[in-house]
Amino acid sequence: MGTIAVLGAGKIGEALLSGLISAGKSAEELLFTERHPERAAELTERYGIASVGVTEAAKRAEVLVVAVKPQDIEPLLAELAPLVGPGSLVVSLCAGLPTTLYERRLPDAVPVVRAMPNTPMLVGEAMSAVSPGRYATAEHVRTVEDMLRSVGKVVEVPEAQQDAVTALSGSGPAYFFYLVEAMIDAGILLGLPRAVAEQLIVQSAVGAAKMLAQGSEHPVLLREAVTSPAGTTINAIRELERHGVRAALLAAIEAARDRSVELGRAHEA
Ligand SMILES: NC(=O)C1=CN([C@@H]2O[C@H](COP(=O)(O)OP(=O)(O)OC[C@H]3O[C@@H](n4cnc5c(N)ncnc54)[C@H](O)[C@@H]3O)[C@@H](O)[C@H]2O)C=CC1
Ligand SMILES: O=C(O)[C@@H]1CCC=N1
Repeated sequence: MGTIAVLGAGKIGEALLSGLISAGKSAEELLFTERHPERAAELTERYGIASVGVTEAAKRAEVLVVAVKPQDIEPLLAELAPLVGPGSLVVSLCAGLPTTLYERRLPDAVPVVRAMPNTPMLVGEAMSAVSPGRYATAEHVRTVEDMLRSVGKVVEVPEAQQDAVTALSGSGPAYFFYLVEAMIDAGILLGLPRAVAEQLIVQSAVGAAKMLAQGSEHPVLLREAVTSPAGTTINAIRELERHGVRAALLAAIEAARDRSVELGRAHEA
């Protein structure tokens, strides 16, 4: 895999660097660029990883991982264009941005892989999906998959599905955090101390996630096993249905997908 440079070390850039360090990658094989010097100093202090300019990153790294906001992509691609060639490997983590954007802005035949991870990279539990661009070979995809597999699980999807992936698993952790936050509030409503409510809900989330990850039973069966006849859970389910929570989730994730498409369209020219 060689040296990996993260271009733009914000939340997802840090999650990747931190996850790779935890997975045993040495700080010497990692680099990052960051336009805010205080942020760069903070990360070097925390992980011992060198902050460099984009020229040095392109010279020293085998893999260049783009992790700036989609709105900040154009100046970065302009900087990168004279520094990369067919022997480079560019990985885009940016929501909505198609590989064709990179292929148009960078010189001919630069291999690009679009990948969508999520923040659980920080704890080695990411879900990532990868899609090769026009010039990326199976070997390039394997390199990116190996990198992302060291911080979680990976699937390959056709690039046309990446906006849906972004809405589902890229943003997905936020939906679970939101749900947990709301459930803790319910504990407060029922008069529980906040610390107790937090422990009850977080551990219930961990337990439920472990059961789901085992995959031996479908989520519907797991939910039915908690839902006793004339019991407490069915009363709660009735309220969730009455308030349209399922429809709200479908609409929310569809809206996230639409925003991903829109972020890509902003760079169509
Ligand atoms: N936050 C998340 O959970 C996920 C984010 N992503 C994608 O990752 C990208 C970054 O997202 P976040 O980390 O949340 O944003 P962020 O705003 O926390 O990080 C972006 C970083 O890039 C830096 N930056 C911008 N332009 C630069 C340049 N030309 N050179 C060097 N540094 C530059 C900024 O100073 C900032 O620290 C986005 O495209 C997003 O779609 C993908 C998956 C999950
Ligand atoms: O909210 C966003 O745009 C990014 C992409 C996926 C997760 N966070």
